[in-house]
Amino acid sequence: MGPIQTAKDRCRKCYSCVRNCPVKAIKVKEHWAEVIHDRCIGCGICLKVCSQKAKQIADCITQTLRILENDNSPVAILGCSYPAFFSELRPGQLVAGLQKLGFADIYEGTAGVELIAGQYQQLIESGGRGPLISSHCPTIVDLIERHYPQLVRNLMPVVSPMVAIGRHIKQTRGAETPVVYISSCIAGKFEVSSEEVAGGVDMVLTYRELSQMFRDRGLDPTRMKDAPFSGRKPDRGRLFPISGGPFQAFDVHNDFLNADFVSTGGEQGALELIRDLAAQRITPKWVDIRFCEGGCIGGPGKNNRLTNFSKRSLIIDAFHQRHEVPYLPEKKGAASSGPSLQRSFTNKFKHLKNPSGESIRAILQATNKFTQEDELDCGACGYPTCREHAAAVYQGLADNEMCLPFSIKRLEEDRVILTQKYELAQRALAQEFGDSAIIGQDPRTGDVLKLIRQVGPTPTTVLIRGESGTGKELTARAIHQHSNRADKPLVTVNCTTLTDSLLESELFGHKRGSFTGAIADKKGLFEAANGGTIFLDEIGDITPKLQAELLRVLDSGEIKPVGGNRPTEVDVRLIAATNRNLEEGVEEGWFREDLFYRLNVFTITMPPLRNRTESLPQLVHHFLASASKRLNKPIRGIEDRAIAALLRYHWPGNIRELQNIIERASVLTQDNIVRLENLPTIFSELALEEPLLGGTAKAQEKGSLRGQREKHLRIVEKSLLKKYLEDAGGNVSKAARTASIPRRTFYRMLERHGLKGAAFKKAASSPSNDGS
Ligand SMILES: Nc1ncnc2c1ncn2[C@@H]1O[C@H](COP(=O)(O)OP(=O)(O)OP(=O)(O)O)[C@@H](O)[C@H]1O
Repeated sequence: MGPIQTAKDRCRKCYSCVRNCPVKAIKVKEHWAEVIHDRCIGCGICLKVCSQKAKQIADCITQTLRILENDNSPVAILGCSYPAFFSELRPGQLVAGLQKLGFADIYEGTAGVELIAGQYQQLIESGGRGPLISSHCPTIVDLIERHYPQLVRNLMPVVSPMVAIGRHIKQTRGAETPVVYISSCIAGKFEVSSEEVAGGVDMVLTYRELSQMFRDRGLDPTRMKDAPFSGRKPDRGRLFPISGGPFQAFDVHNDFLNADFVSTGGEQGALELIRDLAAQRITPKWVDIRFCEGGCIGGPGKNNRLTNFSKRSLIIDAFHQRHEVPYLPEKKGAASSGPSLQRSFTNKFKHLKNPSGESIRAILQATNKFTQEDELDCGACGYPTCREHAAAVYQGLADNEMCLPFSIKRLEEDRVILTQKYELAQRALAQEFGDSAIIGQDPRTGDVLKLIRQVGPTPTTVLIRGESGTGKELTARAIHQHSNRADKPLVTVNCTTLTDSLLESELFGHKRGSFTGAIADKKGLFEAANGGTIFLDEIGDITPKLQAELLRVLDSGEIKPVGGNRPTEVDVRLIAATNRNLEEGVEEGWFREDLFYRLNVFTITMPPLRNRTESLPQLVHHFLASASKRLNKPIRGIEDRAIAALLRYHWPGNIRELQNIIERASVLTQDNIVRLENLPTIFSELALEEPLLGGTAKAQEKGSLRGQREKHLRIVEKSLLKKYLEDAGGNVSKAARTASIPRRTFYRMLERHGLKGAAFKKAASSPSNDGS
């Protein structure tokens, strides 16, 4: 397990870490983004950019506490940048706090800078075989060892200040002395595990971890008295953590005009310089590079709100006040011979196989990128270009799903497919458990039933027309049941719920690889309906392209799957339905004329419910019985008042609307009798209106005052309505306005008397038309 870990349950796959990782050392697994440790350089950027705190530094506190418990005089070293991170404490207070934690002695890491200064000077003066690259920043060392191995030989063979002071302590106090280094650097945690420098430092803590330890122990160093540091007292080395500091600390004279010495810090500067060196675009004598912006003070170790400018000035202040830092005098001869400061480096580059152009193309195509324009290079996946993302997919670092436009498109398609499947399932349920009987004894329903019986047994294509909810699908099922295909499948497709391309593949099937997501050959619904019937609902909504394909299938009796060449013969009877005006479609050009004639062989037009209200009471009782069954509630009947109100309604939603109203009322009724109050409020309003034409049986009683009165009122009402219509030239809205009656109510009254506004348009020129 490496120093940077992922809290899997916190990762939200935003790819922020992938986007920001300078060496693409993050691999996206199914549910989280994980650090690839042998590519990671420990820069800590992923920790900074993860808003969910899913990237975390492996806990070293527990191990440090174990070291402290063993009581063999553990030593702590404070990294060079501590004055910038513990600005609220005097150095002596920090030392006191560490002693309270159990450390026997505290050293300053800056002393390590001064230990290696001589080596740096010597190497710089003697020059090398190429540019010398400073090796004191562990992130830079990792970057070169893991990603720019051609520069490994340029790294200065000298240990970092951390390892130098660690070796110094082990040498002077004994190799068994536990040494804990505390700094802002995460890469230090990687460095101590590297074989080349093993044995100098046992544990690396960040400043944040140290603060946590103080909190856990309830220690407040701001209230403590100063305690002294141990070991070598540093001087100019204190300037090391800021930019330009190494020149001061190593005593290298840097002339502004001297191109032999180059110094940089920060991700961009460091990467640019290393790339220039790797490509041999520049050949300076010595380059000093640190990965963090502004030097070690830019490290990620502690949540410090100070800017690099104020941190820099804190370091410079600490340098000026260095004489006030309390120190124990170092024992004489303790560091007489000095530790070994040499180290070597290893080529740790792991070659990732480069994809061929063909592999890149295949991956791009798998994410819907077929042309140059499809490559948006939006960067949402974390890679700057679609091609780089494709290469990462090939190398196992990334997933196709990371492509945001692709994922959104796929989700949309999935949603559409699920909707279609849901509808199909619902229809299947309705077919299995629903009522397939066509109810109604009115003449219009009678006509429909006669046509069904006539056309059913023939192979003729049928076009069912009518408003929504008038029973078109029910009629299609009845035709199928009356045919000699009744024992074969009836496949129903609602053409509005699928996009054009999906509908084509649903109907005719597709071949593997013909489009994104076509992972296997799939048979279409025409094939599924072979030998039986296919019912295409809402056929008026299919696009001209699909209309052409459908016409071809009807003419040839053969289907061709999307992406396939070989046609398959099918024997399918087609029933289509629409509530759109296809003749108008032909005129306006949105419906093919040839297909229209191909479909319009035998047409059944469903009458709207308002034109067959005689059957309404029968339908109501039919729906009450099915609601009772569905709700498992013994509905006993419906009030006459409620039926009367239902009869007065205009029924724009037709039979489906009636069915829903009855089911809702059945849910609401408390005594198992559907009452007027259980219907929507509009029906209570309608109940207050004048009685229906014909009235109730009782009111019709010949000679009764009530009957007589109703009869006369009806005559007067009808002649008044005709007058209003005549005056308005057949314009119903205008007539309703003049009569001061809401338009809908006026319509209902017209309907009750069998009047039509259109008839009065002519009436203006032909007064003999009575409009009824
Ligand atoms: N004559 C009828 N007898 C009994 N139930 C009917 C009758 N007509 C329609 N229904 C019922 O009304 C509901 C709507 O019918 P259907 O789905 O067949 O209408 P549609 O015209 O195909 O609707 P859409 O145009 O919205 O697809 C269904 O539950 C159906 O069972």
